[in-house]
Amino acid sequence: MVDQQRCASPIIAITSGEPAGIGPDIILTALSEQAFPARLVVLADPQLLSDRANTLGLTVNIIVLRDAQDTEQHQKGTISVLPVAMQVSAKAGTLDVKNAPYVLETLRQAGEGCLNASFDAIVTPPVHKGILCDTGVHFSGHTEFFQAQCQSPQVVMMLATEAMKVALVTTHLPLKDVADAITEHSICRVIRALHKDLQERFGITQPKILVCGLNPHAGEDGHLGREEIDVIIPTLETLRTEGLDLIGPLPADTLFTPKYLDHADCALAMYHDQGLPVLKYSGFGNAVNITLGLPIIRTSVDHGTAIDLAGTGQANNGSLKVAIQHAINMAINAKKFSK
Ligand SMILES: NC(=O)C1=CN([C@@H]2O[C@H](COP(=O)(O)OP(=O)(O)OC[C@H]3O[C@@H](n4cnc5c(N)ncnc54)[C@H](O)[C@@H]3O)[C@@H](O)[C@H]2O)C=CC1
Ligand SMILES: NCC(=O)COP(=O)(O)O
Repeated sequence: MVDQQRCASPIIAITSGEPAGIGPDIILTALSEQAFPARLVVLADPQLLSDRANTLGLTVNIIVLRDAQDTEQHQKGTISVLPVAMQVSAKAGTLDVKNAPYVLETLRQAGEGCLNASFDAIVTPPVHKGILCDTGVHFSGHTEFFQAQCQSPQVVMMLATEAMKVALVTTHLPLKDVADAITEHSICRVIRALHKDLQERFGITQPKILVCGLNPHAGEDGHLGREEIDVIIPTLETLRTEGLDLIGPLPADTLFTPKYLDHADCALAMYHDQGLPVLKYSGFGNAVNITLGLPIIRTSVDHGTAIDLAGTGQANNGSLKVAIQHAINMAINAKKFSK
């Protein structure tokens, strides 16, 4: 019976995130406060976790693993670690470019472990994109990192709270490049991937998706931009002929009101800062970031590295708890789906 329970329990990999940020803090506090119904494996330098636990005045039982399969069901206060060595010891609140390879290595191992079925899902506390880019690598986000590692043709960033789901057509793109990236091709691929994962990962039989326009007032009949008339409206028409339930394009400033949100499953924004401020205003600290379109499950927090709070004990771990629970639920659903 115990063995059966152990086998049924998903293995969730949790990366440490930026070691100078709040990633280690929220891992330590979340895993101390709550028992999660899964086997949790933290990919991190064990010294980082024990130093940060000391700084925070936390007593935790850190177990260093040789193999992810050796992990037991998570218990409050116990942290199972698959060791990844940092280049230099980390100081809470002080970024060090020397640890960028460590951060990338934790992500690489997490992705590889999911692809080879050692893990059932990945949860990623925040990384500092700037410090990773300072090493000369191009790193725009976990979303794009795992897309490249999994060789996925299309991924979709979606953030979700109990109240709403917001997905994005474009992710980490300078604003000046957004309009050119809104094409029939990109919209079709994003909406098809979103529709499929809302069905398969969230069990929504016929997802109703609200689609934002790009321009103010969705272009005001072409007087404030032509992307709606030239690209978005005809593309949505094409997708509707495939049976997709799409509303819009609606002006983004009216789409995000209860009149529309209460009767839909997801809002699709054209770019990062069109959709995410609304979601964060409504549920910062309780939202989960989910990458759709991957062959693996990846969830994350709704916030960044909060360098100013690292080691202070003031970091809110609510979003990490939600991200871990979502990863567990999705992993259990995926196992049922594959049977
Ligand atoms: N999933 C990821 O890896 C993400 C990484 N980032 C990265 O984080 C870095 C810093 O980004 P910022 O825009 O400064 O955003 P941030 O989220 O790190 O900080 C914004 C503000 O929110 C506060 N805050 C953030 N998380 C908090 C928490 N858990 N509890 C209490 N307060 C919290 C911070 O103290 C700060 O005042 C950037 O390099 C960015 O790329 C940002 C978002 C997601
Ligand atoms: N604002 C959310 C965000 O930028 C998260 O990016 P990613 O690292 O999950 O790709």
